[in-house]
Formats: sequence, C-alpha cells, structure tokens
Amino acid sequence: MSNPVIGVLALQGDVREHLVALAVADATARPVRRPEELAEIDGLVIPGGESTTMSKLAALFGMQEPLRERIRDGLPVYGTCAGLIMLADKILDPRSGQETFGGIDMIVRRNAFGRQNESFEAQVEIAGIEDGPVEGVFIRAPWVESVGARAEVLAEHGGHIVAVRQDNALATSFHPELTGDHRVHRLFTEMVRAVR
Ligand SMILES: NC(=O)CC[C@H](N)C(=O)O
Repeated sequence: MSNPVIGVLALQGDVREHLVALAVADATARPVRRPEELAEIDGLVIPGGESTTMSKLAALFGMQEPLRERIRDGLPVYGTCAGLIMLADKILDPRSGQETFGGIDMIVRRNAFGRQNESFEAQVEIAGIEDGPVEGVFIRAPWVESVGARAEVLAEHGGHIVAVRQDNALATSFHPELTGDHRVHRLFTEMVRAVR
C-alpha cells in the first residue's frame, strides 16, 4: 500500500523536524497552510511553537473553521506541545481571544512545566509503544489537567498527564520530533493508515 499523505500545519513552529520524522515513519509529508490543501491529506501534524501565535495565524489564513470541521469529521491529527494545546477543547489559562481547533475532550494548562529555562528531558512510557520509554523533550510544555470520558490517557510524567488519545486525535506535551526516535510518529502513521 502506498504511503499515507500527512500534512504538517506550517503556520508557525518546528515544521521541518516533523516533516523529517514523518518521512522516516513511512509517510509522504508536506507542509499545509491553506484550507484547500486540507483536501489533499490523510492526516495532519500540528507542531510545537506558540499556541497564541498559531491561533492568530490560523484565523488570518482562514484555517480555523475548515480545520476544526475536518477534525470533527475524523481527520487523524497529532499535536505536540503547542499542537496539544490547539487540540484541547478547553484551555485553563488562555490569552484573551486565543482559540483552539479542539478535538480532544480535555482541559490543558499552558506553560505548566515552567518557563523556557526550565525545559528538560525525561523518559516517558507511552501506552501502545513497545520497546521501552520514549525520550520526551519538554519545552515550556503544557500538561493536561483533566480528560473527559472519551479520551484515553497514554502517558504521565511527575503525576501529570502528558499524552492523550481520543479516536483519531493524538497529543503529547513533549516533542518526539527532536530526538531521532520516531516511534510516536510511527504510531500516528499507523492511526492514519487504519482509517484511510
Ligand atoms: N514548545 C512549545 O510548543 C511551547 C508551547 C507554548 N508554551 C504555548 O503555550 O503554546
């Protein structure tokens, strides 16, 4: 079977690293910026960056509503860090006017693990990923305060939820695209294949 086409939302953030990780994980990866491009992809990664800026740019590029709708219709999506925030149905501490795409019934807290200079790496066991823990890179990372009944917690760190899946939506507080270990991207590619 041919590789699934997986877009990386390229409004802002670490797009290039995800494109590389997806290519290693047997996907055809491409940047996505415009609503028309949503018709050409089987799945979408929302990268890390700054969720407040991403929210503004999504509105500016006319992506907010079309993407929200595609996610609601079942487009497989994977959000890392700021991308996790964009997939949350609710932010505990949003900037004024900050919007998300939603898709996962969870409440997130931005910058919960501290500021930039408190960034760290940690071994994270993820349900559904074999062969040991993943090296999680946490950069001004959010955590998930609580999840609704339909969301499944896949990982915790220090007693806080850091990876969640709900149906076709996957989200991690950390950045697996920065480590050279592409098992999380493989998990996502498999999710995309399963619904294609
Ligand atoms: N590395 C990141 O993506 C940081 C996320 C950032 N703190 C935000 O609120 O969007």
